[in-house]
Amino acid sequence: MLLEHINQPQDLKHLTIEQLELLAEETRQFLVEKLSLTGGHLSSNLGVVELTIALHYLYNSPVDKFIFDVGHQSYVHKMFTGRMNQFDTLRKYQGLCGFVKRSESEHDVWEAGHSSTSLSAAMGMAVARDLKGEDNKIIAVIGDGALTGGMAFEAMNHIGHEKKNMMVILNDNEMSIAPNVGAMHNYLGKIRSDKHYVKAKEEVEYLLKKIPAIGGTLAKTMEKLKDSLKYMLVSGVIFEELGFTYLGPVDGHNLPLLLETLKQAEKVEGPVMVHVLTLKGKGYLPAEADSFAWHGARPYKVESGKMLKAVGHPMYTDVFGNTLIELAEQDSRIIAVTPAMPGGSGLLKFAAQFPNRMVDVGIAEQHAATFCAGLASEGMKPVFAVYSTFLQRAYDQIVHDICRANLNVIFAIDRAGFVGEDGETHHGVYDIAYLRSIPNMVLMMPKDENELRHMLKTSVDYDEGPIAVRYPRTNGLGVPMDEPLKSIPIGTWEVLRPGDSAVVLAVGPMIGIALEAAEQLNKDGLQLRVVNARFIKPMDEAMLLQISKENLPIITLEEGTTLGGFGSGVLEFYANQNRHGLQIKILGVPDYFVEHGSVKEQRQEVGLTAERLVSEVKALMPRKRQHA
Ligand SMILES: Cc1ncc(C[n+]2csc(CCOP(=O)(O)OP(=O)(O)O)c2C)c(N)n1
Ligand SMILES: CC(=O)[C@@H](O)[C@H](O)COP(=O)(O)O
Ligand SMILES: [Mg+2]
Repeated sequence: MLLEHINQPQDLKHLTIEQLELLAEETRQFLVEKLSLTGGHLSSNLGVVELTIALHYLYNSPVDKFIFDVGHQSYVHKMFTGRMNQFDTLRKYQGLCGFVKRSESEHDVWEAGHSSTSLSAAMGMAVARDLKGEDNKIIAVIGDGALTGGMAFEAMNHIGHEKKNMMVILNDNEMSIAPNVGAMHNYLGKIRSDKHYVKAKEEVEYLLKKIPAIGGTLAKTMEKLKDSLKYMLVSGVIFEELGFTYLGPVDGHNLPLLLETLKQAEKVEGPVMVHVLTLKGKGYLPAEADSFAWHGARPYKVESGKMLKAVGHPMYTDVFGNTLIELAEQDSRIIAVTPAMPGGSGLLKFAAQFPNRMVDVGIAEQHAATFCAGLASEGMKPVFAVYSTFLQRAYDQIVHDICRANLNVIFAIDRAGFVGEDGETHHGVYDIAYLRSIPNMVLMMPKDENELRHMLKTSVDYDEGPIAVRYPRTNGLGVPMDEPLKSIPIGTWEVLRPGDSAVVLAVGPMIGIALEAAEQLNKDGLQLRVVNARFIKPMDEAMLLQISKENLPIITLEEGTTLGGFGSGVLEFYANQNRHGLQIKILGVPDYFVEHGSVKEQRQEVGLTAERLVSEVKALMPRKRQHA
């Protein structure tokens, strides 16, 4: 096995082309076997095997900088940079991260998780390099999906203007997670598929090489022809017009060709874009056949390609998707909007039933938000289905375009709270803090999937401005579903368990923890009142006042940052009411980034557990008696 001898990039530099091709095969086998046990982003990585080999073969990481967009396709890079023996721990607690991570290796020069940042980062590094008088290579690898993100366009605008030496490798597999969308995608398709363009380009270039550029009418005509042909025939013209030299498209699985093209690219002065065509899932038939399903693979059987089935009650995501269909059947104003996550957001069935009322805008969260504002301004009811973490991208659009104008945009915020194996780049632990501070915003989180359905109904019935419902990346609780759907009065909480020893104000899945703690405390003769704080904003002020009159110790419990989150809101309320003598403890996610692992491990790490709650309640009790 060649792979056994690859510990660092220099170990593959002396290999022959045939050996490199063999290495590609072994690399694929390794990935398919290892990921069958851990799960992970299989299909994207199978697609970049030759490309990553070529990069490490030609260039000198970490002096030369490889910047992987999103970073979910960096597994091969990890294998060749000393981390092959850690793949059994991939995406596990304290194991190998599923994205590029600076603390893991000096070869990981740029961290991501969110898409479309690579070109800006590369440009920053290029400017820094030139100011420092260095001459290393800077190479960004961006997928066709990530290229739909606004940041990538902003960066191209800058790069094409400054014309720094740098390379952008466009890894075009025609897929985002779902099939890619948009005009740029269509344009790339034209370049890819139009053999006429490619052939004509080759022929014209051949002819032009034959004519000496030494003045005279013929030469001048040919120069003109060269320019006009560039517009008419030469593919890649958009990138060239933006200031890049465009090379490609080149088959990203043909190593000799790939190496040759990259060597050509190296000679180019200024920014160069190499358009590489790859197949997502390459080399593993189940993943080739359905790269969408194999984008984020669960563990599977290698031989059959059968993925471990998700078990348990329906996910909140599915309940959301099904309920939205019910609501959309009744209300033609409802339009679902997704920034490139139709599957992950549970909208596939909706799209099949209402193809004209489901819009995938690509990885374009900012645009999606303002697009929703436009829809709402014309009386529609847009439902912006988005992961909490990706909504961070659209903050100004939420403030400036939606909340300021008080438009009826519904936010369906999935992956709220810890997300597990994707880790710190993907947790949905900031949205409470960043949304509750915006005027006009209503923010809810259900205690179970049944309440989620009512919250969606509440959202559609609400005509007073923006309204958001957040829900976790977990199965529902398997509770019975009420019919018919009904609106929940805005700003009302409910007491789920009475008690007069202390009160816990819990949000969403934290209610389960609170109820468990209440059971345990009961054995010690303590009665913990458990409140479903289902409206994070506005809060149930009447209930808060009542609690303060009882002078009970209060604990707030949320799977979100404690800085500016729900608990902060409770403190603000009491401070404004001059209720200063209360004992209040805020439990949530502390002020640091929690790494990958299971949600259970993440909760354990930060103390979002029944045991912690029990001990916090007990710690508050003597002080309560003292106060009394
Ligand atoms: C801002 C943001 N929105 C959404 C995502 C979710 N996401 C992760 S990978 C991906 C598709 C990327 O497609 P592409 O860049 O073509 O890479 P491929 O998986 O095809 O190799 C998406 C939508 C993300 N990571 N970041
Ligand atoms: C890389 C990326 O951002 C996505 O692929 C993400 O991992 C999807 O997460 P879910 O599995 O929660 O849909
Ligand atoms: Mg792609």
